[in-house]
Amino acid sequence: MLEIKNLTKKYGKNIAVEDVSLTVPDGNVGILLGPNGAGKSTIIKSIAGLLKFSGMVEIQGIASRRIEAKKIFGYIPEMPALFDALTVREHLEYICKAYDVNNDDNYMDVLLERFELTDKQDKLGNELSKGMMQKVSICCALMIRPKVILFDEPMVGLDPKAIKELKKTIIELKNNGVTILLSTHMLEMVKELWDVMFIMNKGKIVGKYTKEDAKDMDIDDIFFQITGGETE
Ligand SMILES: Nc1ncnc2c1ncn2[C@@H]1O[C@H](COP(=O)(O)OP(=O)(O)OP(=O)(O)O)[C@@H](O)[C@H]1O
Repeated sequence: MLEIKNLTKKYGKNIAVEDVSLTVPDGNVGILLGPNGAGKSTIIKSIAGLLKFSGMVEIQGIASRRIEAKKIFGYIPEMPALFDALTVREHLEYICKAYDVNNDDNYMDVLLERFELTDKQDKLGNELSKGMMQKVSICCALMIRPKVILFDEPMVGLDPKAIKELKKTIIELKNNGVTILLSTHMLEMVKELWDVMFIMNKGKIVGKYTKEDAKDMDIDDIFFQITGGETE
């Protein structure tokens, strides 16, 4: 479970996120949906421990800054950041060492195969395309078998096959009880995935819908109504 209470983040005098509270239960896919600049990445980065903020974030009931919480959550940033001098495989080996994960079941190869990286596994970080980097970043986050996983605009830059695999992976994670929070401004990409949707605008959550609430509604209509049609 992921729980955020009263999260506020200011950059200087500008409030990027104001008093946001949300919960995503175990085995649920939460979507942060909002136009560019709404505050989605700021929330994700705050949860991931990359920003100072006021408020509370808990991962499976553990404060997100604690090492016990960091061990069980994965984060896929909007911009993948790889090591130039490590190969694709070495990235995954590094994660195994850092997180004390054993690869006895060859999960590493399963992930590489799934994301079509098997034949790229000896390429260096700086020899990869943006989409390949994104796929390595996804594999690294999955390798630790997280209980909570954060995806910041994960579909951007991926080819259709990778998008399909990612969606399949998200559904599998969910079925295994993993909590997922995914930010996007692309409604189309998440239509069949979500359980709870948080619509953001100008740093605030302006609408919250469960799949059940929205079953007779068109989420596009809700989004455009609430955000005043701001898509950029
Ligand atoms: N490093 C920063 N310094 C100052 N202001 C920032 C910084 N990062 C983000 N902001 C501001 O915070 C607000 C929220 O930005 P954020 O990146 O969280 O939005 P977003 O919803 O993720 O947008 P996008 O869909 O474009 O990625 C925006 O007004 C943005 O200008």
